[in-house]
Amino acid sequence: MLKLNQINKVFNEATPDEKVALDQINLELKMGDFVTVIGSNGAGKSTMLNMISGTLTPDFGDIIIAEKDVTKLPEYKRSQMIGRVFQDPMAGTAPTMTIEENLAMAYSRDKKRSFRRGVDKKRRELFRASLETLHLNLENRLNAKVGMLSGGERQALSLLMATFTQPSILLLDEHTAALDPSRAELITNITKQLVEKDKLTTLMITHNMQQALDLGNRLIMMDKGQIILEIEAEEKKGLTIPKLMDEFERIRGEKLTSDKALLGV
Ligand SMILES: Nc1ncnc2c1ncn2[C@@H]1O[C@H](COP(=O)(O)OP(=O)(O)OP(=O)(O)O)[C@@H](O)[C@H]1O
Repeated sequence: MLKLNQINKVFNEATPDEKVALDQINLELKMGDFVTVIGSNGAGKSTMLNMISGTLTPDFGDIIIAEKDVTKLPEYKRSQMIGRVFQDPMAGTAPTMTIEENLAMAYSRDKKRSFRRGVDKKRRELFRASLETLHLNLENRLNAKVGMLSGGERQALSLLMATFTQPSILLLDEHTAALDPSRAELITNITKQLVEKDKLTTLMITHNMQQALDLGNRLIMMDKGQIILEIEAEEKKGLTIPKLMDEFERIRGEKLTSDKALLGV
C-alpha cells in the first residue's frame, strides 16, 4: 500500500545549518498495517510523514502509494489518498463552520463529489450515524460551530473527517499529545475503532511509549534520520519498554537512563 524507497532529505544543504533529516529511508506497509513510530526529537518522524503527504519533496528516492508513484505529485493531488490528523486539535477542522459543514467538506474530498454547504437528508443521516460511533453526542449538535467544541471533541471530529473517505494511508502525527490523559485515552480508543472498522493502513507518531506498544501490528524506531529498528507482528506482542530501551542501546551503543530520551519528551 505504501513504499518508501531510499528517501533522502537534507535541509539547508551546504550551509552551516545543514541537517540530514532523512537518510535513505526504506519502508513498506502492506494493506491494513498499523505502524507506530517512535524516536527522539529531530529523528525525522514528521519529515517522513510530510514526504508521504507531499508537504515536502525528497531530494531523491521514490514514494509509492497504492501502486502509484506519487513522488512528483503535489500535496493537493494526493489529498484523496491521504487522511492526516495533527497534534493541534485546531488544525484539522474549520472553526467558523458547523459540524455538518465540516463533515460535508471531508465527504467531498473525494473529487467525484463537489462540496456543497447544503446537505440532503440522506447525507445528514450518514453524518449522524458516523458521529454516533464516537459516543460524544455530536450527532445531536450538527449545527454547532466547531470552534465551540472542546479540544478532545474537535480531535475526534478531525479523526472522523480524516477517515471518512477511507484513505489509502492514514497519517497520525502525535494526535493525542495535546490532550489531557482522559481525552487522550478517548481519542486513542476512537483511533483503534476507526482504523479497525475500515482496516486502514496507518502510520502513527507517538511520544507515548505505552500507546506505541498497545496500538498497531508493527512498530518502528527512528533516530538521526534513519529507521533503526522495525518490530513485526508477533514480536510486537511481547514487547516491553525495557526491551525497547535495550534494543536502542544495542543498536546505538548508547546507554539510556530513561525512556524519555528514546521518545524525545
Ligand atoms: N523546514 C525545515 N527546515 C530546516 N530544518 C528542518 C525543517 N524541518 C525539519 N527540520 C529539521 O530536520 C530534523 C528532523 O525534524 P522532524 O520534525 O522530522 O523530527 P521529529 O522526529 O518529528 O521530531 P519531534 O519529535 O521533535 O517532532 C530536525 O533536526 C529539524 O530541526
